[in-house]
Amino acid sequence: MEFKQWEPIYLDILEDMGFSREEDEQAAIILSRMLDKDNTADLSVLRKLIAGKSVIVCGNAPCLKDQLEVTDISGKTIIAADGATAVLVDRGIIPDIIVTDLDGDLEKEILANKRGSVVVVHAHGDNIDKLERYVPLMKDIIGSTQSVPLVNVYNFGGFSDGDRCVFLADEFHASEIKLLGFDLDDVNVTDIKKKKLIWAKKLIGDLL
Ligand SMILES: Nc1ncnc2c1ncn2[C@@H]1O[C@H](COP(=O)(O)OP(=O)(O)OP(=O)(O)O)[C@@H](O)[C@H]1O
Ligand SMILES: Nc1nc2c(c(=O)[nH]1)N=C(CO)CN2
Ligand SMILES: [Mg+2]
Repeated sequence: MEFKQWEPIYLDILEDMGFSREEDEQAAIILSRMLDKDNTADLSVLRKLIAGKSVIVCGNAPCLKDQLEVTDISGKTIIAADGATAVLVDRGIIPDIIVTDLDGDLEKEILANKRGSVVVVHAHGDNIDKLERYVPLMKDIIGSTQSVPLVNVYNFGGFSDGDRCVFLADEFHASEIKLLGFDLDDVNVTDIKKKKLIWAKKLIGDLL
Protein backbone atom coordinates (compact mmCIF):
# COMPACT_ATOMS: atom_id res chain seq x y z
CA MET A 1 0.00 0.00 0.00
CA GLU A 2 1.28 3.47 -0.87
CA PHE A 3 2.08 5.55 2.24
CA LYS A 4 -0.17 8.36 0.93
CA GLN A 5 -3.12 5.95 1.03
CA TRP A 6 -2.15 4.62 4.49
CA GLU A 7 -1.31 7.99 6.11
CA PRO A 8 -4.89 9.18 6.91
CA ILE A 9 -5.64 5.83 8.60
CA TYR A 10 -2.34 6.09 10.52
CA LEU A 11 -3.25 9.58 11.72
CA ASP A 12 -6.61 8.28 13.01
CA ILE A 13 -4.84 5.41 14.81
CA LEU A 14 -2.32 7.79 16.42
CA GLU A 15 -5.13 9.96 17.71
CA ASP A 16 -7.22 7.06 18.98
CA MET A 17 -4.31 5.22 20.65
CA GLY A 18 -2.47 8.33 21.86
CA PHE A 19 0.82 7.31 20.22
CA SER A 20 3.44 9.78 18.97
CA ARG A 21 4.38 9.99 15.29
CA GLU A 22 7.76 11.52 16.22
CA GLU A 23 8.56 8.53 18.46
CA ASP A 24 7.46 6.05 15.75
CA GLU A 25 9.72 7.84 13.26
CA GLN A 26 12.64 7.89 15.70
CA ALA A 27 12.25 4.12 16.18
CA ALA A 28 12.20 3.59 12.39
CA ILE A 29 15.43 5.61 12.01
CA ILE A 30 17.11 3.51 14.72
CA LEU A 31 15.99 0.26 13.04
CA SER A 32 17.09 1.48 9.59
CA ARG A 33 20.57 2.22 10.98
CA MET A 34 20.80 -1.30 12.44
CA LEU A 35 20.01 -3.03 9.12
CA ASP A 36 22.46 -3.81 6.33
CA LYS A 37 23.00 -6.40 3.64
CA ASP A 38 24.31 -8.95 6.15
CA ASN A 39 21.24 -9.12 8.40
CA THR A 40 18.40 -8.39 5.97
CA ALA A 41 16.45 -10.55 3.52
CA ASP A 42 15.63 -9.28 0.06
CA LEU A 43 11.99 -8.45 -0.73
CA SER A 44 12.19 -11.08 -3.47
CA VAL A 45 12.22 -13.69 -0.67
CA LEU A 46 8.82 -12.47 0.52
CA ARG A 47 7.54 -12.38 -3.06
CA LYS A 48 8.62 -15.99 -3.59
CA LEU A 49 6.94 -17.12 -0.36
CA ILE A 50 3.66 -15.27 -0.94
CA ALA A 51 2.92 -14.43 -4.61
CA GLY A 52 0.28 -16.81 -5.99
CA LYS A 53 0.44 -18.93 -2.81
CA SER A 54 -2.24 -19.99 -0.41
CA VAL A 55 -1.30 -18.21 2.83
CA ILE A 56 -2.33 -19.04 6.39
CA VAL A 57 -2.01 -16.12 8.82
CA CYS A 58 -1.83 -17.21 12.48
CA GLY A 59 -2.97 -14.76 15.15
CA ASN A 60 -2.50 -15.46 18.82
CA ALA A 61 -6.09 -15.86 20.03
CA PRO A 62 -6.60 -18.87 22.34
CA CYS A 63 -8.50 -20.67 19.53
CA LEU A 64 -5.26 -21.01 17.50
CA LYS A 65 -4.30 -24.37 19.05
CA ASP A 66 -7.65 -26.05 18.28
CA GLN A 67 -7.83 -24.56 14.79
CA LEU A 68 -4.33 -25.86 13.98
CA GLU A 69 -5.48 -29.37 14.96
CA VAL A 70 -8.19 -29.38 12.28
CA THR A 71 -6.40 -27.48 9.49
CA ASP A 72 -4.26 -28.99 6.74
CA ILE A 73 -1.33 -26.58 6.49
CA SER A 74 0.76 -28.65 4.06
CA GLY A 75 2.01 -26.74 1.05
CA LYS A 76 0.72 -23.44 2.46
CA THR A 77 2.81 -20.41 3.38
CA ILE A 78 2.55 -19.80 7.13
CA ILE A 79 2.79 -16.25 8.50
CA ALA A 80 2.87 -16.00 12.30
CA ALA A 81 1.89 -12.86 14.21
CA ASP A 82 4.33 -12.43 17.08
CA GLY A 83 3.00 -14.56 20.01
CA ALA A 84 1.53 -17.12 17.59
CA THR A 85 5.12 -18.14 16.76
CA ALA A 86 5.56 -19.92 20.10
CA VAL A 87 2.31 -21.87 19.63
CA LEU A 88 3.55 -23.03 16.21
CA VAL A 89 7.11 -23.80 17.32
CA ASP A 90 5.76 -25.84 20.27
CA ARG A 91 3.95 -27.98 17.67
CA GLY A 92 7.09 -28.40 15.56
CA ILE A 93 5.99 -25.89 12.93
CA ILE A 94 8.54 -23.28 11.78
CA PRO A 95 6.59 -20.41 10.19
CA ASP A 96 7.83 -19.14 6.82
CA ILE A 97 7.48 -15.55 8.03
CA ILE A 98 7.18 -13.99 11.51
CA VAL A 99 5.68 -10.51 11.83
CA THR A 100 6.67 -9.03 15.19
CA ASP A 101 7.11 -5.91 17.25
CA LEU A 102 9.29 -8.04 19.54
CA ASP A 103 6.94 -8.40 22.52
CA GLY A 104 6.19 -12.11 22.07
CA ASP A 105 8.28 -15.11 23.14
CA LEU A 106 11.62 -13.92 21.73
CA GLU A 107 13.44 -17.14 22.55
CA LYS A 108 11.05 -19.03 20.23
CA GLU A 109 11.13 -16.28 17.58
CA ILE A 110 14.94 -16.30 17.50
CA LEU A 111 14.96 -20.12 17.36
CA ALA A 112 12.50 -20.10 14.43
CA ASN A 113 14.57 -17.38 12.70
CA LYS A 114 17.70 -19.57 13.06
CA ARG A 115 15.72 -22.43 11.49
CA GLY A 116 14.66 -20.36 8.48
CA SER A 117 11.80 -18.00 9.33
CA VAL A 118 12.12 -14.59 7.69
CA VAL A 119 11.37 -12.02 10.40
CA VAL A 120 9.49 -8.80 9.66
CA VAL A 121 10.57 -6.60 12.59
CA HIS A 122 8.32 -3.65 13.31
CA ALA A 123 9.71 -0.44 14.80
CA HIS A 124 7.37 1.79 16.83
CA GLY A 125 7.72 4.42 19.51
CA ASP A 126 7.30 1.90 22.33
CA ASN A 127 9.78 -0.81 21.34
CA ILE A 128 13.11 1.00 20.81
CA ASP A 129 14.65 -0.91 23.75
CA LYS A 130 13.55 -4.23 22.21
CA LEU A 131 14.94 -3.29 18.78
CA GLU A 132 18.32 -2.56 20.37
CA ARG A 133 18.28 -5.80 22.34
CA TYR A 134 16.97 -8.34 19.80
CA VAL A 135 17.77 -7.11 16.27
CA PRO A 136 21.50 -7.89 16.76
CA LEU A 137 20.48 -11.52 17.48
CA MET A 138 18.52 -11.93 14.23
CA LYS A 139 19.14 -12.52 10.52
CA ASP A 140 16.95 -12.48 7.39
CA ILE A 141 15.21 -9.35 8.68
CA ILE A 142 12.76 -7.14 6.81
CA GLY A 143 12.29 -3.86 8.69
CA SER A 144 8.83 -2.33 9.00
CA THR A 145 7.25 0.90 10.21
CA GLN A 146 3.72 2.28 10.50
CA SER A 147 5.06 5.70 9.43
CA VAL A 148 7.20 6.91 6.51
CA PRO A 149 9.31 4.09 4.98
CA LEU A 150 13.13 4.34 5.09
CA VAL A 151 16.09 2.36 3.73
CA ASN A 152 15.42 -1.34 4.60
CA VAL A 153 12.31 -0.28 6.59
CA TYR A 154 9.04 -0.74 4.68
CA ASN A 155 5.41 0.15 5.28
CA PHE A 156 3.13 -2.53 3.82
CA GLY A 157 0.14 -1.13 5.75
CA GLY A 158 -1.48 -2.37 8.94
CA PHE A 159 -1.03 -1.54 12.59
CA SER A 160 -0.76 -4.42 15.06
CA ASP A 161 1.10 -7.65 14.34
CA GLY A 162 -1.93 -9.65 13.18
CA ASP A 163 -3.32 -7.14 10.72
CA ARG A 164 0.18 -6.34 9.40
CA CYS A 165 0.48 -10.05 8.47
CA VAL A 166 -2.70 -9.74 6.40
CA PHE A 167 -1.53 -6.52 4.69
CA LEU A 168 1.79 -8.25 3.89
CA ALA A 169 0.03 -11.23 2.31
CA ASP A 170 -2.16 -8.88 0.31
CA GLU A 171 0.74 -6.62 -0.77
CA PHE A 172 2.64 -9.61 -2.20
CA HIS A 173 -0.47 -11.01 -3.93
CA ALA A 174 -1.29 -14.20 -2.07
CA SER A 175 -3.83 -16.22 -4.05
CA GLU A 176 -5.77 -16.95 -0.85
CA ILE A 177 -5.50 -15.68 2.74
CA LYS A 178 -6.90 -17.85 5.55
CA LEU A 179 -6.92 -16.63 9.16
CA LEU A 180 -6.37 -18.95 12.14
CA GLY A 181 -6.24 -17.75 15.76
CA PHE A 182 -8.17 -14.53 15.20
CA ASP A 183 -10.88 -13.72 17.75
CA LEU A 184 -11.23 -9.99 17.28
CA ASP A 185 -14.24 -9.74 19.63
CA ASP A 186 -12.33 -11.39 22.49
CA VAL A 187 -13.36 -9.73 25.77
CA ASN A 188 -10.74 -11.55 27.88
CA VAL A 189 -7.97 -9.09 27.01
CA THR A 190 -6.66 -5.82 28.44
CA ASP A 191 -8.32 -2.53 27.51
CA ILE A 192 -5.42 -1.48 25.26
CA LYS A 193 -5.55 -4.86 23.51
CA LYS A 194 -9.31 -4.42 22.99
CA LYS A 195 -8.60 -1.15 21.17
CA LYS A 196 -5.94 -2.84 19.03
CA LEU A 197 -8.36 -5.67 18.17
CA ILE A 198 -11.05 -3.13 17.16
CA TRP A 199 -8.52 -1.55 14.76
CA ALA A 200 -7.51 -5.00 13.49
CA LYS A 201 -11.16 -5.84 12.79
CA LYS A 202 -11.66 -2.63 10.84
CA LEU A 203 -8.39 -2.83 8.89
CA ILE A 204 -8.75 -6.51 7.95
CA GLY A 205 -12.46 -6.03 7.17
CA ASP A 206 -11.70 -3.14 4.82
CA LEU A 207 -8.87 -5.04 3.09
CA LEU A 208 -10.34 -8.50 2.51
N1 LIG B 1 -8.11 -12.71 20.81
C1 LIG B 1 -6.88 -12.33 20.44
N2 LIG B 1 -5.92 -12.12 21.38
C2 LIG B 1 -4.66 -11.77 21.00
N3 LIG B 1 -4.28 -11.59 19.72
C3 LIG B 1 -5.20 -11.76 18.76
C4 LIG B 1 -6.54 -12.16 19.08
N4 LIG B 1 -7.22 -12.27 17.94
C5 LIG B 1 -6.37 -11.95 16.96
N5 LIG B 1 -5.14 -11.65 17.43
C6 LIG B 1 -4.01 -11.20 16.63
O1 LIG B 1 -2.82 -11.88 17.01
C7 LIG B 1 -1.73 -10.97 16.96
C8 LIG B 1 -0.59 -11.45 17.80
O2 LIG B 1 -1.01 -11.58 19.13
P1 LIG B 1 -0.01 -11.36 20.36
O3 LIG B 1 -0.68 -11.84 21.57
O4 LIG B 1 1.32 -11.82 20.01
O5 LIG B 1 -0.05 -9.85 20.38
P2 LIG B 1 1.00 -8.82 20.85
O6 LIG B 1 2.27 -9.05 20.19
O7 LIG B 1 0.94 -8.62 22.31
O8 LIG B 1 0.16 -7.71 20.24
P3 LIG B 1 0.55 -6.45 19.59
O9 LIG B 1 2.05 -6.37 19.59
O10 LIG B 1 -0.08 -6.59 18.25
O11 LIG B 1 -0.10 -5.51 20.52
C9 LIG B 1 -2.33 -9.64 17.41
O12 LIG B 1 -1.59 -8.58 16.87
C10 LIG B 1 -3.75 -9.72 16.85
O13 LIG B 1 -3.89 -9.09 15.59
N1 LIG C 1 3.67 3.55 19.11
C1 LIG C 1 3.20 2.31 19.17
N2 LIG C 1 2.89 1.68 18.02
C2 LIG C 1 2.44 0.41 18.04
C3 LIG C 1 2.27 -0.26 19.27
C4 LIG C 1 2.58 0.42 20.46
O1 LIG C 1 2.45 -0.14 21.58
N3 LIG C 1 3.05 1.70 20.38
N4 LIG C 1 1.83 -1.55 19.25
C5 LIG C 1 1.57 -2.18 18.13
C6 LIG C 1 1.08 -3.55 18.19
O2 LIG C 1 1.70 -4.40 17.32
C7 LIG C 1 1.76 -1.56 16.82
N5 LIG C 1 2.18 -0.21 16.89
MG1 LIG D 1 3.60 -7.91 19.34
